Amino acid sequence: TCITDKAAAAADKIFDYIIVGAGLGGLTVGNKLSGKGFSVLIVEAGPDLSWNPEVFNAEDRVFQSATCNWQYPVLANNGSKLPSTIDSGACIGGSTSINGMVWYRPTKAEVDRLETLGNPGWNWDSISPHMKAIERNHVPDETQIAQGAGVDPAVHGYSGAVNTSFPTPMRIPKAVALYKQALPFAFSGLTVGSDLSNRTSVVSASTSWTIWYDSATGKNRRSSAADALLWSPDQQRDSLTVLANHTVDRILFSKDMTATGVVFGSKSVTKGKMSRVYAKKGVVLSAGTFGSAPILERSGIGNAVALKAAGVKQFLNLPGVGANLNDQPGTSTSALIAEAFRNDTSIVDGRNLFGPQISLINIDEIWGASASIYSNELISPSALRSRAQALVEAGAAANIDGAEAILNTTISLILQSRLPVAELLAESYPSVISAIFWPLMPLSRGHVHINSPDAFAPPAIMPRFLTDEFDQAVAIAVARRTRDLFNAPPFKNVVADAYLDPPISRNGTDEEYLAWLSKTTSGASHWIGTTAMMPKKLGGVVDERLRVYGTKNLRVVDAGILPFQITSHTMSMLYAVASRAASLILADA
Ligand SMILES: Cc1cc2nc3c(=O)[nH]c(=O)nc-3n(C[C@H](O)[C@H](O)[C@H](O)COP(=O)(O)OP(=O)(O)OC[C@H]3O[C@@H](n4cnc5c(N)ncnc54)[C@H](O)[C@@H]3O)c2cc1C
Repeated sequence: TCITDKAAAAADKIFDYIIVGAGLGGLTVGNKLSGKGFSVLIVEAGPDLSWNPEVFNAEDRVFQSATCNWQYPVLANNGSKLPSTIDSGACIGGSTSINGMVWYRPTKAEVDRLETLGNPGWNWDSISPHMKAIERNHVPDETQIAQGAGVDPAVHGYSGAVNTSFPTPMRIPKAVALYKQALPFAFSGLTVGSDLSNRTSVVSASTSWTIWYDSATGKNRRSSAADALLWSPDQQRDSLTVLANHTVDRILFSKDMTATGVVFGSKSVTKGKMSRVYAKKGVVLSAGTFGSAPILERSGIGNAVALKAAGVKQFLNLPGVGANLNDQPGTSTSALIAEAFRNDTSIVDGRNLFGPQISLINIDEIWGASASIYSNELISPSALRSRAQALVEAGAAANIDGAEAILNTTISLILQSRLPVAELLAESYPSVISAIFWPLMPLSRGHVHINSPDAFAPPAIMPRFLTDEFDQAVAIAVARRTRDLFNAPPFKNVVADAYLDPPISRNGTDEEYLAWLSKTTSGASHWIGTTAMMPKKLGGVVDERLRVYGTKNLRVVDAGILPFQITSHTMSMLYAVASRAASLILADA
């Protein structure tokens, strides 16, 4: 494998395949295609940080660091710039180089819904073998199990490239044990199980992380897509070139809209001078939810209004490009630890692994018998229509039928499959214990579009978090319950103030919670949807073989193709999606 930042390695050359973006999707596809002997070029906007411990050591991760991070600007619903930015991986490995490393699986019900939405062949039976094949789970030892590591051998793979395990040594603080005991006080009926990858019966448990213990350094290493599929000595390829530090501007097409190559350049290496490189068999966009839609738009593919506003001539009308942006809107509440226990690391955590215990909560566990109030509203046809209309009017859906189809998918997962609507993670720090949470299957949607034809300018991202009243109701209810959780008997001696943050009293109103949520909410970093895989008439951007409608030899393989949110963190699903995509590409080759 050649990893370089010299444009000459690619400029004016011809490869079988060009892949844009060396993140989760791009590296998975690149690894598989080059493994079959095809010549593959991956063009990555960011650098190779294989030397940087912040990227390769799991516990050297710096939360919201600027290293390997696009820090995309983000817009409020009125179009004004928010003070916060969006984290997204900007180096080889993409977001897997900076993410929280939490690994567990989605449910069969939701994966099967990909097929019922109009994508033949995308169901649990076709996806789960890929999920298993990519994973190399290290079964926890007795000490790790004693510390809370979950073990269910049936729900992992053991011979793949991506390592999943628990840290060595494992040291889960006691606050997490208390949190487990307190959960049923806040969410009646919520049971604590062993391994959250078992989604048939477990709703609250520990999860594995994408890490492996490196005995040579004595550190837990991050098993990013780069670590697993690119840098690893047993994954070297004769026919794979990765060009780092170069941004892809747009796709080159022949007259019949066959993708023939890409235009790329670098601000730092070539001072913005652009070059061309050609593909015999195809171009694959894997630039992520915020990267692939803008490349399509700069190539003249997308919604007429967005392209006109950015000053780009339209070649292909695909109104779904950049619409349907979705992430889970996250925030946290905190309780103050009693003075006697502050900085006691047996109680609270000084470590940097995210979410040692994760709970997934459905509408019954949140609202009990009152859940029917919400279900009645969700199944009402007039409510569905007005939700869909609101999304179309906001530019968050291409058309009413598409918006209804996507909303209905999520609503039926919430009501019929009784899947969780909120995720809750316990985190403890020297002086506080926090409950981080987010509505898990939001109905709100936003959009991403380019502002200009400039390849180096950031896109305009408007998430429109919590614009749907159901998402608001979930967030408010869970926020209130997390405070009951810290006030529950198991925390009696350990917590001094269960209502530390937000500064809202025990009897705070919905309005107070909503005002607080609108100030503190940011994405859980599971961004999806802007190049959705769906029938074209519903506003889809790619078909069930991930080919961009109206083009030839052009595919998208990244998080953007997922049309609706899933109830696990994204990696397990996306590795399976990318691996299946590689099989489809190879079959077509
Ligand atoms: C902070 C954070 C925490 C997360 N935590 C978790 C977690 O704990 N568990 C989990 O399962 N998931 C987590 N995720 C989500 C998961 O990492 C992503 O969903 C996944 O990596 C997306 O894969 P992708 O291929 O779509 O994009 P990425 O992996 O982000 O790769 C896209 C790549 O394309 C490159 N690129 C973009 N534009 C261009 C261009 N024009 N030219 C060339 N290259 C370009 C980018 O630099 C990047 O390297 C987290 C994500 C983040 C950001």
